[in-house]
Amino acid sequence: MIAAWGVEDVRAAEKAAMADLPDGELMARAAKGLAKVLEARISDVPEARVVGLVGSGGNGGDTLFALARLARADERRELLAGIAAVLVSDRGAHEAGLATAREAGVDVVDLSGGADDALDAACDLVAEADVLVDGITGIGGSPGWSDSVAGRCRALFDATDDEAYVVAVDLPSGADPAGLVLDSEGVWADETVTFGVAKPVHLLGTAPRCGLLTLVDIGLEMATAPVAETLDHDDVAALWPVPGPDDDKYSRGVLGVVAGGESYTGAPVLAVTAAVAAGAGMVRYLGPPTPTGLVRATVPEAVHGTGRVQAWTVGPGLDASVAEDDDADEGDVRQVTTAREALDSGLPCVVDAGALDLLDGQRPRAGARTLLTPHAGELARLLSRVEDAEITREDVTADPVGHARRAANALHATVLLKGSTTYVVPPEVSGLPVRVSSDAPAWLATAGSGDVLAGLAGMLLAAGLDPYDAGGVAATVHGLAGHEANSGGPVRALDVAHALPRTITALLRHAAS
Ligand SMILES: NC(=O)C1=CN([C@@H]2O[C@H](COP(=O)(O)OP(=O)(O)OC[C@H]3O[C@@H](n4cnc5c(N)ncnc54)[C@H](O)[C@@H]3O)[C@@H](O)[C@H]2O)[C@@H](O)CC1
Ligand SMILES: Nc1ncnc2c1ncn2[C@@H]1O[C@H](COP(=O)(O)OP(=O)(O)O)[C@@H](O)[C@H]1O
Ligand SMILES: [K+]
Repeated sequence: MIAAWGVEDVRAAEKAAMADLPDGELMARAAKGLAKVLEARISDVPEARVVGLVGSGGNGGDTLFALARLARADERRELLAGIAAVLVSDRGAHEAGLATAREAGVDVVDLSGGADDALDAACDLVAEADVLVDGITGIGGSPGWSDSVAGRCRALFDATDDEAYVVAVDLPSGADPAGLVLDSEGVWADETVTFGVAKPVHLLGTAPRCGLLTLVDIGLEMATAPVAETLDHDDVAALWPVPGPDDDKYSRGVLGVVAGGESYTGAPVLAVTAAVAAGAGMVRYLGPPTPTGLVRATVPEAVHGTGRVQAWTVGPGLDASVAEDDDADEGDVRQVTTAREALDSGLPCVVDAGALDLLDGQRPRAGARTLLTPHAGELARLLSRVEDAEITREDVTADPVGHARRAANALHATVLLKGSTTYVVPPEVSGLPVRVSSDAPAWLATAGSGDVLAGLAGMLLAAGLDPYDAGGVAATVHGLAGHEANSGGPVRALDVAHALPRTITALLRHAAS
């Protein structure tokens, strides 16, 4: 599990640690860890050139102390061709860090005051750099470049060689430390070396700009709960419902699927296939004749018609608008009624696609376990209805966690918001961290892959997981199955469903070894 704490909590933990440590010890630990990573990254680069971009705060301090360590370590070996620091801020740089770097022989170019020749010299340096260390802002930074440094920073990053390895100190400068503002100008790093614990910027929608995440232990003890977390393979394996000798198909969980209609016939096949492939005790399909015929033909393990179920997946390929259409097919209209009955039941429910259009608020039975699985457009539509306001898809993508949280609070449900980063957001009152998966291949952006996810998540609810765990596990396993189906190339949704058994077996074997 990688967990991330908010900036205020990190600062409080740093303060508590500093109270028991000599002055400067925490920054010394950070700089030592950073220097070790830098040494490892340049170990096979002959005559490497390392350039640090240094802001006015603690982030620049870390960078200066780390460059000083590198310079001192190289005094005898003389393997490096140059170590330089570019001070980008008009407010100077961390005093002790700068003095230490100068003493150790680090070349310093100071851009404060804005002289053009200094900027030209700095651009020449970064153009030659094999490793660029981004120490402009850390957790004290606001998203984007502040006006006073924007021109310099743009010029420096424009001059950077594409081949240079960019190491961000604590976080990529310009990225929102809270991970909420996604489109701010700033650094995209190959690697981010962070200190103590991860911060939201490393896990939320800003994660792609952090590159590889490396954590340096500086001895922080966190007294609060994390705000975000990413499940690793062992976490998923530990949560996966593995049957025991006393289990039968009913105790493993019967999933009811209300999906599709006379026009949308593929979604039920995909959702039912996924639930069966993921190991449901039994899957019961409810639907009109054409999709029923297709499910019978393609998934012989499924049963049909009403009967016992322990959880529902409702909505893939469901067209809720037929209820208002006098010319609609009778079977399709009945399917909407069946979907409403599932939503009105007190049973755990994955509410996907068309079934989201049937919700205006909380499900009628208080306490019914509910996992909503919208993409950004569906969440915008749902929230617009629930809040009686105009909320667009763009609003949701600009602040995915905030919007998912509002829906979770209003509907007393966990919201799994789909996209290149998938967020599982429980209602605020739970106090649980947002779960984030961002490792899925972009090839999963293909019609029907959401239907597979809905079947998979429903199977987990039927097996007894709560919506929060079912959502987190389903999102991670879905992404892994996307890789497993065809690593590095196109995948069709049905192949993702068929890859589930192999994916789950690999997870369980890895955890057992
Ligand atoms: N406090 C501590 O005990 C420790 C702090 N550490 C380092 O210190 C960092 C935090 O230091 P600070 O609180 O000084 O803050 P930062 O170093 O993150 O940055 C603050 C400075 O950047 C400038 N700034 C803010 N937003 C900007 C923007 N958008 N564009 C350009 N400049 C901007 C501000 O003028 C301010 O002076 C951490 O991220 C970490 O790297 C580590 O050494 C670990 C220990
Ligand atoms: N760029 C992307 N990278 C990784 N996964 C993605 C990306 N875009 C979408 N996905 C995933 O693909 C699935 C698409 O689901 P959805 O939009 O409901 O499609 P459909 O309704 O056609 O099945 C979701 O699980 C989503 O998280
Ligand atoms: K940084």
